[in-house]
Order: sequence, then C-alpha cells, then structure tokens
Amino acid sequence: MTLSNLFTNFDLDMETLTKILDYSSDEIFVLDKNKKIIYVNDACKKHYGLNKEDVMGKLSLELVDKGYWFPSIFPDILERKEPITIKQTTVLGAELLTSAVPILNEKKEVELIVTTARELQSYKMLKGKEKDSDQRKEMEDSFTSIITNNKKMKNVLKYARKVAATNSTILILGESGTGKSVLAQYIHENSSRKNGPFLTINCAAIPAELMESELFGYTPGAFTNANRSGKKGMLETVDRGTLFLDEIGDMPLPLQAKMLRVIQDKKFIPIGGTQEKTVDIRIITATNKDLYEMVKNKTFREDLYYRLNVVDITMLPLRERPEDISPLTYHFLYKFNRKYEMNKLISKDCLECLTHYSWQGNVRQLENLIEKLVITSDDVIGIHDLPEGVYRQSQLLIDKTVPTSLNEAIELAKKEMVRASYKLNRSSRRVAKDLQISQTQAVKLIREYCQDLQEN
Ligand SMILES: Nc1ncnc2c1ncn2[C@@H]1O[C@H](COP(=O)(O)OP(=O)(O)OP(=O)(O)O)[C@@H](O)[C@H]1O
Repeated sequence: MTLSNLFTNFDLDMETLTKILDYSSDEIFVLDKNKKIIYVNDACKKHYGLNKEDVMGKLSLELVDKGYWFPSIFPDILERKEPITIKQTTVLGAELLTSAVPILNEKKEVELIVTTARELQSYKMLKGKEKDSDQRKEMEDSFTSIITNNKKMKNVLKYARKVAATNSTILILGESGTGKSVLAQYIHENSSRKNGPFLTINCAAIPAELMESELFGYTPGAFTNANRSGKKGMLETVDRGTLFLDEIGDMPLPLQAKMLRVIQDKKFIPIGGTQEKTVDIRIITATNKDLYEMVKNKTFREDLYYRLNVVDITMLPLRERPEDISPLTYHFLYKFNRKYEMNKLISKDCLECLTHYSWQGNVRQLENLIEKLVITSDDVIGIHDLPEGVYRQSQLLIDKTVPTSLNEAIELAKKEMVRASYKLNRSSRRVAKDLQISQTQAVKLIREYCQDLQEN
C-alpha cells in the first residue's frame, strides 16, 4: 500500500495531514539538499518564537547565524550521512533533544533531512513514571552542552572530537572560566571510554599531602590516622575511564614524578604498598598557567610537560567570541529559571550590554551573573539590574563615537590603548612598562579611563 492509498483509504487529505503534524508537540523540520527549509510544523513557534511562514523557504544557516538555535546539526549529518542525535539550545532558552535522519538517493547523496526535536524538560517530567526512566536519564546526562556560535570554537570542538577517538594525553589551555572542564567531559563522552568513569581532581583545591593518597590510595596501616582497611585511590577507581587533572600547574613536584610513571607505564604503587598495580586510564589535564614558563623556572617537570602536551587545545576567552554571549545568556537563563522555578525574561538592551562587556571571568562570570539576576530581578531583567561596572563598561563600547577632529582621535586612541593594556596587565607598573610611560603617568591614566575595570 502506498502512502497516497493510505491517505485515500482513511480520507486523509493534505489539510488533515497538516493539522496532524501541527498538533504534534515535537517539532518536525525538513530540509532539502540545498539546506533550504521546506517544511516545519507549528512547534517552531514555541521553540524559536517564529511563525512557520518566517521559517519555510529560508536557508537553515541564515537562522543558525541569527542564533535561533545552536549548534547546527546539519554539517555533521551531511558529513556522516547517518542519523544523529544532539542537544540544542534555542534563542528562547529551550533545550532540545534533536534527531536528524538523512534520506539518501540511489547515488547515496543526501536528498532530504528529516529532523525531530523535543524539549528535554518533557523527558524530565516523565522521569519516575516510566520503566525506562534510568535509560532516559542516562540519555539526558550523556550530553555535555558546549554552547558556541563562534567559528574558531566550532573548530576547537571538531578537533576535540577527532582527538577524543584516540587515547592520547590532552592538555587543555585557557583562562579561568573559559570551559576547560566542560571540554574535558565532552572529550570523554566522545571517546570509546564514554561508558567508563570520568573523574576530576582539582590539583589546586586538594592539599598537597592529601593529593597523593587521593590519587594512589594506601594499604592498611600505611600511616597514622589512615583508614584501617586501606583506601582505593582515584587511579584505580577511574580504571577504563578518563582522569581529568584540573589546574595541573599546582601539582607538587614529588607527585609529578609519580604521575609521569603512571602516564608512561600505566603502573603505580599505593602508599605503604609493595605491589605494583596496572591501570588503563586516559589522562586529560588543564591549566591557566604558563607551564612552559614553569618548566623554565624548574617548578614543573620538563619530562612531564612533554608527556602531557602530546595534544594541546586552547579555549578562547569569552571576549574574543562575543557571538557566544547571547546564546550562553539564554542557556543560563533557561537553566536558572528551571532551577529556581521562575520564568524570567531578559530585555533586548540588557542583552546588548552583556554582549559588549569584556568578561574577564569568562563564561563562569556570565553564568554567575545570570544566576544572580534570575534570583534578584523582576519579571524582565533590564539594564537597571546589571552591576554598575558591567553597565558602564558596555556603554563605553556601545557609544563608541567616530572622532571628528585629530585631537578627539588622539584622545580616543589613548583611551583605548590604556584600557586594553590595563585589561591585560591589571597593574600600573606593568601598564607603564607596556606603554613605555612613567608609573605616575600610568596611575593617572588608569584613574581617568579604567575606573569601571577596577571595580570588576
Ligand atoms: N560553551 C559553554 N557552554 C555552556 N556552559 C559553559 C560553556 N563554557 C563554560 N561553561 C560553564 O561555565 C562554567 C565554567 O566552566 P569550566 O569550569 O569548564 O571553566 P574552566 O576553564 O575549567 O575554569 P577553571 O580554569 O577556573 O577551572 C561551568 O559552569 C560550565 O558549565
């Protein structure tokens, strides 16, 4: 029986079929081979705030570029030509579980892509009611969302997926709060170890004397106050999985030697023990310090540095990817609205301010601010809710005037140079050195141009 027979037999005309599709709570989205949207049902309104008519006939890239949803599923599906499921975040802050299926012609070329998207929240509501809720939870938790609209960051993720497939040690570099830990988790989830454990040790947070026993474990009676039955170390717990050593630059030197052995030979001896243990682990490390400089200063072992740095990945500071600020804001707004059972919105000019701010604390600073704003603001988060420093600095950049005289141009250039140098150096002594001026002059200029930066 053909599809049209079926429609005829059940009296299904086009109008009824459209109605059926529009009543589906899941979004249905069809793309042709030119990536043009040829069909979408009414669910697009609740997911992106767009009418069907605003979507149909458009190139999907056009809407992705405007930030209506991210990441795009289409580059991957066109490359792999097989069904894919990913997590997406929309401009309205909804989190979707999106599955796309390619329909291939006889030459194995993609003819159509049929996509369905469902809000993850509805999975959560089903939790506990269904037998397979554990499986569902697993599915939800198995997606680490790294939100980005930035081309360089997309390449970083592509590269990360590529190296995830190997077993090599990876060093993730980048300023604090740029997402090094989320990237480590993402690499684990995209590796063959994804069903094994993923454990993080923050080398800066654990006292040096405790770190060794945490990592290697100890045998019964290894030292005074030790647990009588001994303790399994993280290296053993994470067998067949991934160990993420955050802030590796803070690992004490004696421990660095022991770690080198684990990486080279996959072997270690627990504290107080005599028997060697073998483990199968992948090690990912991260730091915001200049490890190479530390090697030169002999505070980090050179041999370990080269062992860890087989593959290095650098996370970009948020100020270098302003196109990520809006999607991340919506993502966090959705997250904290859910956490605090609120329904806060954000005004357009407030979002504009956030986009122009320099975010020295990167994504973490943005996340913390949105959490605070969700708790403290009225129904719509407006510019009056922003901390003074964020508002003032962003206004300076928004109001950037085009100079009309040479003197004004010189003044603007001076201001920009001082601000840029201060953002980087954060001290009048270093600004003076950087701009080749006296420290007294630097103090005066910082006071004049960087007050808002000093407050944050
Ligand atoms: N691209 C992203 N998408 C969604 N959330 C992100 C993204 N990047 C970072 N975050 C969130 O921002 C916060 C800070 O990220 P993370 O802890 O990974 O940064 P980090 O670089 O490891 O920081 P540190 O160097 O201080 O350990 C986390 O809550 C993380 O979930």
